[in-house]
Amino acid sequence: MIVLASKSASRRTMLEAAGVQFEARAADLDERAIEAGMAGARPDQIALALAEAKALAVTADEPVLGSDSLVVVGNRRFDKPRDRAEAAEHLRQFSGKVMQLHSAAAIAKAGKVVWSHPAMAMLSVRELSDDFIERYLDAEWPEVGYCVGVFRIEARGVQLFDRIEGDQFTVLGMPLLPVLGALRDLGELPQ
Ligand SMILES: Nc1nc2c(ncn2[C@H]2C[C@H](O)[C@@H](COP(=O)(O)OP(=O)(O)OP(=O)(O)O)O2)c(=O)[nH]1
Repeated sequence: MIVLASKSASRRTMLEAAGVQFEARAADLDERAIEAGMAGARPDQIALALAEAKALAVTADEPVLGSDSLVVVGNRRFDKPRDRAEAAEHLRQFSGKVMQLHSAAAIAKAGKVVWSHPAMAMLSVRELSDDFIERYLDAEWPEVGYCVGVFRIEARGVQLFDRIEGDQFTVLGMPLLPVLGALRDLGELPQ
């Protein structure tokens, strides 16, 4: 049994589908404060630091898994949109550009990080018309307000892209394949 330090439905779904026994407990931490202390850090370093902070934020006897995803488009970091209007604005900014989606994971045991892994996917956003953006948000808001990049790839988010390079789980919010390898190494999953 492990603890998933996350409120993320996508991360829970991934672990459930993979057959990992876990208990989910949200990590109570100020992500913005951690980031503020990392001026000049690369996006993969920020995602890794946040994943590690989440894994350390939950006290448990079992191994604690934390994960974080962030999106960079055109050298600008985009947080989750606060409302539908901001979601539309983000999508207009993404139109025709390449999105870097960084998803990192970390595992802590007895209050120490014992494993961590950064991963990145590159998603080419096609030219999005204003009409498409409105129809897309009619169908996908407010659900996509909880997702970095304003999309759920398993739903209509797939219509945003004409090319995706990278592992599907990294896109969904956590590099599951390396996580499963780490859990096997820790004896939490059968070899
Ligand atoms: N369903 C779905 N969710 C996605 C997709 N891409 C990203 N996400 C979600 C996974 C995470 O819940 C969220 C990334 O935001 P964060 O890394 O800040 O995690 P979140 O605040 O949701 O939960 P946590 O910090 O782990 O408690 O976006 C996708 O394609 N489909």
